Amino acid sequence: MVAPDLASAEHVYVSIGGLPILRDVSASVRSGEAVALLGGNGSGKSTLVRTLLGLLPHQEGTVKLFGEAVPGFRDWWKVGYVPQHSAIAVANATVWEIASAGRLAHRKPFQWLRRADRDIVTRSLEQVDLAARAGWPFRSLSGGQKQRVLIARALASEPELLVMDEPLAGVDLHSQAGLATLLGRLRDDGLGMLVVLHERGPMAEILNRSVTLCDGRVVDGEPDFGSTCIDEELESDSLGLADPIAGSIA
Ligand SMILES: Nc1ncnc2c1ncn2[C@@H]1O[C@H](COP(=O)(O)OP(=O)(O)OP(=O)(O)O)[C@@H](O)[C@H]1O
Repeated sequence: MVAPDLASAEHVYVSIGGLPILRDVSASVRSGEAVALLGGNGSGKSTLVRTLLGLLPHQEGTVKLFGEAVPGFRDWWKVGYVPQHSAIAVANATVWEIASAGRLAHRKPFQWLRRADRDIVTRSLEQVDLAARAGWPFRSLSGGQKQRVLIARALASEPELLVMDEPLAGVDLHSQAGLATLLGRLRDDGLGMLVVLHERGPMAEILNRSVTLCDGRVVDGEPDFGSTCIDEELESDSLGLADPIAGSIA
């Protein structure tokens, strides 16, 4: 039996300020599957992720998480978001403090973490092999270690889907291989993953599929960083033909 989609976009159109950004984009992720979202700068990867996470409205098409239309989706703990480590600037927070933030979605308001929550945070740090560094300041870690802490933070919410924004960015080659191995293990444990990447690189071995974006559309094959992505369809758009979201406002 085919596993149900954890996240899916079907024929999605997104425009921002009247400017079409995503056009007829479809993509999906299932349990135990690692899907890469590939594309050059400005191709629409972040916009698709933000749309899937309900942070941006879409004008056409369907966006679902765990089978539920995103505007009504509530079980956000099921989705672990892993930003780039360079996006996290904290002065003195420890590895433990960062990772334990992953339990916030499970915690009752104004309550300390319970013993069971703390055990889950410890287990998450063990999964990324950083339990021994729990008391270290986050800022003192290497790029690869920081990225593993952010993965631990996501794991602490016990998610079923990980959405990752270029997890290998700013990480040295040796650590990239280690991160890819870690993510492969998590995938084999049944997690679904949507991984934003500029190129497959060391992740190639663990990826099941990829979706390549070019100027906001899904295209076949690898990202072509030298190309301006102008194809016949786009040229027909520039003539004012068949653009279903022309003029719409996000
Ligand atoms: N808030 C916004 N207002 C106007 N344009 C935007 C906005 N957000 C994104 N865009 C435009 O949408 C297009 C896609 O941007 P997006 O950030 O999704 O690309 P990306 O593939 O994630 O790029 P990168 O790899 O550089 O992060 C770009 O042309 C960008 O300028």
